[in-house]
Formats: sequence, structure tokens, C-alpha cells
Amino acid sequence: MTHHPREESAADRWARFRPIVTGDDYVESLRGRGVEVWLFGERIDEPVDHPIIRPSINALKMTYDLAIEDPDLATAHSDLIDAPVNRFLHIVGSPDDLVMKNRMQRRMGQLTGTCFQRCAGLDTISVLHSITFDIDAKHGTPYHQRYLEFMRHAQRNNIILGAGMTDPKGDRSKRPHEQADPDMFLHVTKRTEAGVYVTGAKAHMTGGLNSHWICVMPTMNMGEADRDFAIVGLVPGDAAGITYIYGRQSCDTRALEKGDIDQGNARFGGQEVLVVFDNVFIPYEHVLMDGEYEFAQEMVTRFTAYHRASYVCKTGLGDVMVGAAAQVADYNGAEAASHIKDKLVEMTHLNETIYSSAIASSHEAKPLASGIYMNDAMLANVCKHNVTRFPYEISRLAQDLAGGVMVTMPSDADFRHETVGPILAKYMKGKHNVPVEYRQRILRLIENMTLGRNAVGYLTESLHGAGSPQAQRIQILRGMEVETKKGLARDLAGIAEDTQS
Ligand SMILES: Cc1cc2nc3c(=O)[nH]c(=O)nc-3n(C[C@H](O)[C@H](O)[C@H](O)COP(=O)(O)OP(=O)(O)OC[C@H]3O[C@@H](n4cnc5c(N)ncnc54)[C@H](O)[C@@H]3O)c2cc1C
Repeated sequence: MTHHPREESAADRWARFRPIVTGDDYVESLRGRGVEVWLFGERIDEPVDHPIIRPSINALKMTYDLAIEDPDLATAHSDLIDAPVNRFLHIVGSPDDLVMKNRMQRRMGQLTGTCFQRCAGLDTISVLHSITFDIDAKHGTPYHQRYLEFMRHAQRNNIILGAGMTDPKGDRSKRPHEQADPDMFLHVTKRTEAGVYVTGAKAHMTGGLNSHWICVMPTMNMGEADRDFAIVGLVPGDAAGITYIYGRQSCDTRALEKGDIDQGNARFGGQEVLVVFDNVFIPYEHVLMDGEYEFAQEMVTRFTAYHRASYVCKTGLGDVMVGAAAQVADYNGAEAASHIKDKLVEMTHLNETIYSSAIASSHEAKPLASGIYMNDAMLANVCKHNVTRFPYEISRLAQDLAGGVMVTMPSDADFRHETVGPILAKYMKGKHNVPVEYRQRILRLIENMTLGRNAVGYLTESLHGAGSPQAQRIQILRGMEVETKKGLARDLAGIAEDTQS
């Protein structure tokens, strides 16, 4: 169980952090936290060393390693602490900051082939800057200064923030206060002189267990009766009262097998956890909204403007898919066929279409009252809507080029067996000069990203993460200015009258 008392002060919570510099420092920072983690019906003593969990930690580790290897791409100067910081903790001060963020996200996708879990936290940092500023302007609250103080600590310690937005939501037709069980949406259960207690859960949290801090925040618009659900708070991942229940991923138990081939991508994976909060304490210094329900909708809208463009990361995974498809065609001896080249062009066209909408959204960013820049919301929604579809088509084409053997290939244990191994070495070969193991590995990678563990990050996260497709269509409907466009059409058609008004 966690070692910490329930009602801790903000200072005590920060006192246990030391600045993280390298990827190895990051891995060490997760050890010995005493967090309560459940996987396959068992309590996990040390998640860091668990073979199913470790690939997800490796993916986040890469965000630290890249900052050292390529500081121009993965760090930025912070005016807040007057020092360079990891770009995943940088407060965006210009459209160029957002463009650089997108480039870094694509690079991270290329390097890991999975969800590297740090974008939702980064986008939370961005949205909190302007929302706290706007709430203070209306209500005279001290949230923005609290936020800036939190960010000074966060940047100096180089921590990871997880984004706890999505509640379990129970009956989707009911508001938070209308649910049969109030815990379906995280809410305040008690207020003391020092802070608030919250109960509920946050679902599907990307990298939740790998994060040092979690931001809990509303997932939808709220009304007066939902006041206790309109809470934004920052909680260390090892606070008393938090339980993590690890999400299964397709083919996850392959990580428990011998050898690294059948895993497809043995080094890197994503992570989603159900994070349960049982009367978890948040000191007021770390409370950034408490009852200002009228800002919940705007907070979600701004978060999605940032986060839907962050799905540009999938173009990095798309680059891996194009490469894997081209490579398997080489191994099969089919690379010269015109339809193969055409399919690679189609995959690239889809992938670059996603990239275009994200980069355009960042270039078109506009400043908010707090001074921070926000992505163009229409183009961010178009980016995410492209992402709900195009990775599926890219995957279909990669599977086409891979051939049926991608799903009928025997296990690596058979390839290594003294009796059947030589048979497989003979019949599983493509081009004579390509070792059969190379073909095995590339086929398993395509399987991993389209049907296995990393299909979570490449496909289903692309569909539902940052909101299911309909959520983008609602935003596109709101922003499409159809009346203005009807006016343009009437002008050119020579119609003077607007019969609508
Ligand atoms: C891999 C992955 C990672 C994620 N990471 C994070 C994370 O880090 N942090 C976080 O906060 N969230 C995260 N999410 C959650 C994500 O934002 C949600 O999955 C998304 O908002 C959809 O919510 P849901 O999964 O509850 O789907 P549901 O609400 O169950 O939706 C299912 C379907 O029902 C429709 N629907 C739902 N409600 C209504 C309604 N009232 N009226 C009409 N139709 C409705 C939807 O449009 C959809 O088609 C992640 C999700 C995934 C899959």
C-alpha cells in the first residue's frame, strides 16, 4: 500500500520528487512507489519490472531520451523557470511551439510504433493555463497562480502528468447528478480547511500508472446541479486512496513468452488503466476548479482543440506501417509490381493528409486571453476525424501486402524447434537471400500494429481517444458557418433575399 498519509500538504507531496534528467532516471523514479496495481486478478508488487507493463514504460522513457539526443526538437525554453524544459512540459507561447510539438509527436511515433502516453498530459497543461485565467477573471479565484506554481515544480522536476478526463459515465443519457450511482462521475465528497476529497474513477487513462501526477477534470458540460462534479485537481499518482486496474490489450500475454519475435514490437507498448479514487485528498493549492460548472464545457472544447491535433502522432506510426508494408513486399519479391507501389502511395497519401490537417491547425493557432496559443479548432477536429478512419485503411493495405501468412504463421517456438524448425525455415521463406527470421519479424510487427497490442494505440485509440467520431462531427457542425456559406452562394447566384431571417 502507498506509504503516504491521506491528508498530505502540497509541499509534502512535492518533497518526494527529485529532478529527472535521463530516461533511466525516469524508470527509477517509478520504482518503490507502493502504488496499488491489479493485473490478471493479482496485486503487482513492482510494476516497473513486470514484462507486460515494462514496454509501456520504455515508450515514455523515450520522451526523456529524445530530449537529450535531439534538444532542438524535444526541448524548449521555459520563461516560467528561465531554463530549457522537456517539450512535453512546455507552455505553448506561439503557433511555432505547436508546430514543433507536432513534429516531435510524429518523431516519437516513428521511434516507438505505439502510444507514448505523454500528449494528453501536455494538452492538459495547455488548457489549464487559459481556463484557470478565465475562471479567475470571472470569479476572483486564485487558480491561475496555483497553476503557475504547480508548473514551476513540474518543469523543475521534469515529471509526467496523466490526463484523467473520461469518467465511466454509467447511463449515457443521464447527467452526472442524475446517475443512479454518483460515483459514475468523479465528485467532491468532503471539504475541509485544507482541501477537498474526491471519489469516482477515471477510465482508459493513457499511461496513468506511468505518470507521476494525475489531473482530474470534467469530461462534459455541466449544470448547477452538477456543481460537485465540476472539479479540477492535481494528485500525485501515489496518493492514498488510488487503485489502478490495468487494461488488457490484445495478445498482451505474448510478453510472458520466451523470445521477442512473436511480440512484434517487444520494446514498446501503450498503457491504459482504470484509476479508482476512493476519498482521495487534494489540498487547495492543487485545486484549479471547484464548482465553476459553467467552465466545464469550454474546458473540454479547448482540451480537444489541442488534443485532436496531437493525434498527428499517428502519422509517425503510419510511417512505420508504410515502411513495414514496403519491407514485406521486398521480402516477398513483390516490390516491383505496380499495384504494390500504388498501394504504398495510397498509404502515404492518407498518412500525409492527417499530418497536413494537424500542422495547419497549429500554424493557424490564435492567442487566448491568458496569452497562451490554441490550435485552430476546426482543423484539429478534421485531423482527429481523419485519424478515426485513415489508420484503418492504411492497416488494411499493409495487411494486403503482408499476405495471409501474417495471421497463419506458426509460433517462434516452432521455428526454433529441432524437428519442425527446419521445415518452417524451408516453407516460410520468401526471397532466397532474405533470412526467414527477417520475414517473421516484419510480419509480426504488422500483426502487432493492426491486430495485436499496438493496434490499441494505432487503431482503437485513433477511433475513440480524444472523443469518438461523433464528437468531432458535432464540433465541425458548430464551426462550419453554414449560414455565411449560404450567403456566399446566394450572392453569386444573384439572390438578394435571405428567406431564413
Ligand atoms: C486507447 C484509449 C486511450 C484513452 N486515453 C485517455 C486518457 O488518457 N484520458 C482520458 O481522459 N480519456 C482517455 N480515453 C477515453 C476517450 O476519450 C473515450 O474513449 C471517448 O471519449 C469515448 O468515450 P467512451 O469510451 O466512454 O465511449 P462511449 O461513451 O461508451 O461511446 C460509445 C458510442 O456511443 C456514443 N454515445 C455515447 N454517449 C452518447 C450520447 N449521450 N448520445 C449519443 N451517442 C452517445 C458514442 O458516440 C460512441 O459511438 C482513451 C480511450 C482509448 C480507447
